Amino acid sequence: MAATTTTTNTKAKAKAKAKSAVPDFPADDREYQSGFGNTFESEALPGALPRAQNSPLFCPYGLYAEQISGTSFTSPRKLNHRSWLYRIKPSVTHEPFKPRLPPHPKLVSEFDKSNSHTTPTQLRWKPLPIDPLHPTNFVDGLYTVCGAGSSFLRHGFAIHMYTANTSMHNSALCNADGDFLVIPQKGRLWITTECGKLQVSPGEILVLPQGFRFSVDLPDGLSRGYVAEVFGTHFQLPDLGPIGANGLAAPRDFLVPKAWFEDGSRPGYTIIQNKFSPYNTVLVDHSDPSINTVLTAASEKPGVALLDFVIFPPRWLVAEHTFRPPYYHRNCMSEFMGLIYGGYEAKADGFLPGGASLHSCMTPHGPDTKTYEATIARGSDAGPYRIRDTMAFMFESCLIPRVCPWALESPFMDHDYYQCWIGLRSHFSLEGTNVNTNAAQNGHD
Ligand SMILES: O=C(O)Cc1cc(O)ccc1O
Ligand SMILES: [Fe+2]
Repeated sequence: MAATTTTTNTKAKAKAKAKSAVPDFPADDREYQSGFGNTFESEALPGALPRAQNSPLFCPYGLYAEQISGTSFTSPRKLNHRSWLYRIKPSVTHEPFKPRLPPHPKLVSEFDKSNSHTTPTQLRWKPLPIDPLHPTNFVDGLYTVCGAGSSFLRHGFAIHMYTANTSMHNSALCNADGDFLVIPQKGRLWITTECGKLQVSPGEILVLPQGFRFSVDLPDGLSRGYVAEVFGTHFQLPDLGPIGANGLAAPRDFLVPKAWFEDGSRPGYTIIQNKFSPYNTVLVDHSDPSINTVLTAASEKPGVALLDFVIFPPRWLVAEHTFRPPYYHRNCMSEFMGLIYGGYEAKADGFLPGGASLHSCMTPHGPDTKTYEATIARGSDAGPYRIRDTMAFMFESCLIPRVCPWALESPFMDHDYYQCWIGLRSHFSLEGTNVNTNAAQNGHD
């Protein structure tokens, strides 16, 4: 249902642009407002916000008031989201929508047998090269890898990736299907939203709420990244439970644009995030990855995520007599992984920045043979070990993803992925624990 349109409003914006008070994209955190889920007020011109009511007969500066609802009107107060925008013209001032011709070839918002397939096989993709010649913008460069459910039934998710090289000149996307969580892996994104401007670099993430129009410029040209989309719910910060009031992603590290001259004056909840305080084991055993949840989109079942966004950032590994990499496992949730930079602790080879993997519901996976052997060789007395220069992430869902045919048939599918485990040898011994006598005694860095 996502549609592109050139609106009369966009033209009005183009005219106003010459007079814009804030023409550039923010380069500094202080140029934003901060706080996840906060209520913000921001004015592109002093006094642009009406006082004491939302919808006065005459708004300051002759602006139009317009509400964007992020939840049903009657949603409970603590879940209720809405934004009031005060605009030069209301967003309704555009010509009728027309089907996009040709339709986007690889964007899916409803997954069923006719367009996608489930497989228990472990899947891995190499990074797609970015074509420097054929002009492709962010929207045209999107392609769905997998997903589940339906945007029409307001339940489900989609995982897309993009490769692009051109800015979205003179056009904006309104994604009516769901929230986007964008993870650039290569190239900065300059985002112009109805609430203001954002600069998002690899290592940062961007949340674009359902229905806000936005346009993406690519100042670095060649760009690649990942996008998760959730239907019928919004991303929120996870509860911290026994961690306490602080830790993981802090609300203050989510930055929201200030109102931008052309847009009038109401910030919504477009957010970027770039800091994270990891918590983890300090004595024994490997923690479940939920300890690294940055954002979650809840399902109706308590504790069961429609989509969790989890990161694997640089950190110390300190556990005693513990197998420190991820354990071998089969998960009733499904796991899609990507890599922004560096290597991933469970895969010595083959999982590359810009690549991806999918381990569906109950599909076995875990460290590759090389990682396992190297871990055993370090021995049980390995000292504190710092994982550096890496940023992997996982989307984890309670729904079973269906994979799109172009992803299954992609020339960048790593058909030898399974080989990374085939070499795992039996260490079985009736004598008891098979201790490796060559074990290194001390720390690694
Ligand atoms: O499969 C993976 O690599 C992701 C993952 C990481 C981890 O530390 C524990 C469980 C898990 O699924
Ligand atoms: Fe896993």
